[in-house]
Amino acid sequence: MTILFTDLGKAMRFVWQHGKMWVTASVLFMMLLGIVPIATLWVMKELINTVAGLIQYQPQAYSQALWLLILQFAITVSASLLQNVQRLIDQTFEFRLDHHLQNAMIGKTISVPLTYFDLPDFYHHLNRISGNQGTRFLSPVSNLFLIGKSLITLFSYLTFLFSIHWSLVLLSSLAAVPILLVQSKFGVERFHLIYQQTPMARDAKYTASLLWDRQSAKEIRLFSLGEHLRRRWSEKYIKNIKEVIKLSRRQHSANIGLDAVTALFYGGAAGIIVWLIRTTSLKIGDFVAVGQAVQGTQGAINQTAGLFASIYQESLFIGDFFRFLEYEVPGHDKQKGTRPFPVPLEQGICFDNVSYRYVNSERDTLREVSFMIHAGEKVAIVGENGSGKTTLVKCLMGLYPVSGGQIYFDQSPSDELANQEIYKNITVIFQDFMKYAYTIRENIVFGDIEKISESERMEAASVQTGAASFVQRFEKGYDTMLGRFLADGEDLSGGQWQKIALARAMFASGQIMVLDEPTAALDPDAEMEVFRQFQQLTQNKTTIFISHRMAAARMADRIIVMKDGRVAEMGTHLELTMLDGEYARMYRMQAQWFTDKQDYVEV
Ligand SMILES: Nc1ncnc2c1ncn2[C@@H]1O[C@H](COP(=O)(O)OP(=O)(O)OP(=O)(O)O)[C@@H](O)[C@H]1O
Repeated sequence: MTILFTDLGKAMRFVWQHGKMWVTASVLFMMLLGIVPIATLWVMKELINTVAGLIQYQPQAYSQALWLLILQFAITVSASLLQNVQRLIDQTFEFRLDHHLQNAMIGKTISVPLTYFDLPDFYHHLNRISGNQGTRFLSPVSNLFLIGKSLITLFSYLTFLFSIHWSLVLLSSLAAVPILLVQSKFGVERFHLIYQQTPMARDAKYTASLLWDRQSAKEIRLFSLGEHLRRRWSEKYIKNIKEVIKLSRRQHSANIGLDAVTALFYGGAAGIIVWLIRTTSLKIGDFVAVGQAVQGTQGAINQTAGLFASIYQESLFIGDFFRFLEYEVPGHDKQKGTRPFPVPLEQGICFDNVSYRYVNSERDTLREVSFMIHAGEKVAIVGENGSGKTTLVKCLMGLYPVSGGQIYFDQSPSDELANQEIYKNITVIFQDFMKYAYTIRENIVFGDIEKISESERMEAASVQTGAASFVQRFEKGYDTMLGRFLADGEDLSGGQWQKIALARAMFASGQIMVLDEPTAALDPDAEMEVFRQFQQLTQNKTTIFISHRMAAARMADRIIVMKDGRVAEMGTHLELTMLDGEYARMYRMQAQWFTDKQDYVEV
């Protein structure tokens, strides 16, 4: 409960901070709209009593009735005006608030360490608070104002009823207790259901997205996965829906019970009114007004209880939202230093007993890895699938904080350098590089967004990697949109995309270059071209490239062979061939493809 009030307080502060005008207007409207029901009731009572006077031929009652009708009209129009203006400013503010909240959420998402993206809990949390943040966040605050309005209405009705008889007040107040209890119980249950359903809802959403995603469309047809995936989506979806319906069914049954209890209270109040008519001198207008006031009181209590319950439920969402902004996993947010990166690198990069274990893994993926890459050296890292090559690069980049050992750039431990400094000085293109559905120009300049306007350098990078040759053929050149996600853009082949990604790396031009399988998707001509230009592309740069092609690895000054998370061998091509170990075995195996006579079919 304390947390709830703390969260609600935080939400109020957030709303006040971003919408002082909205809060002020809402308080004003709350007060004005709160007294509308009692004002309407009073005018109605007076009107009925005046009309009753008319029936008894009281001539002065004509003008009084006319004034009362005008007053009734004025109240109705003013109330409608207030309500509509309020809805409009609510909607406008909701959009603004939604923007602020999404901004805060995105801010958190881009600032968390990459390791969070390996945690399903992080995704579930993100998913739970995504969508309609503005409405969901504002709702409890608006409801607080509505409660204020209901309380003003309630207080005015109770004052009126108290002026008739105190027992009417007591009866109306007692009716509030069961309503309050039932509504808050279901509010909490609904929130916990959403909480517990999130993993399955994400599964259903992911499966549905596969079914309408362009990229998966091909495989889904070729492997006839459509029906299987449809069933999987449907099962999860229906299971979730069933649970929601089950809860709704229980809630609606409880509502019937509540209505019965309310009706009982109303019956009791009716009995008191009849008794009052018999024992006091109530006029016909007073009689109608008392009946309406009893009903109005119960309505206001019901509304207040309902609003309290939904505030409770929505505050849980707000709490969940703030928890996301504060989301931290112990040990993952290692405080990084702020030292600048050594420029130029003089000695090189040193891996000193580096180990790394993924958050969700039982064993170390990198195990006591030690080696030195000298400044300006070109090093190839080879090794079988899953041996830890990409993980090693992610640790090098500071994307994953090492679990043991240390990485040094010259004498500076990686821990002491600011991440942005590392990103600026090391350019990396991963094998699963991004294919942005934007223009070719944007795809290249994203390598160094601060130099976005340097067109000449962008074109030079494109020429270096061979991308320029196909860009020329497009009518809009570098302003051609790629992919079909945002526009009817050009579809590139895998190799063409790779040339664009390489151009991005060239444009970034860090003093250290890391290329993870840089030519995997290139045709033999293009691959040869990239390797021919390799010396020029990586001139004056310390370069690490990961490759499964042993022929490519030969070009490196030195080769590091990874096996099962460890450095198995290290040396020049000649040294490793002489060693006749893992590298020599892999090299011979690939060479066999081109030399083994039995692989040729004589025609
Ligand atoms: N995010 C992750 N969470 C848990 N384990 C991971 C994660 N990413 C990779 N791994 C595991 O770490 C090991 C090394 O993976 P890594 O991608 O570094 O291998 P690799 O040598 O680059 O392989 P490949 O040649 O296939 O690209 C693998 O066993 C893999 O399953």
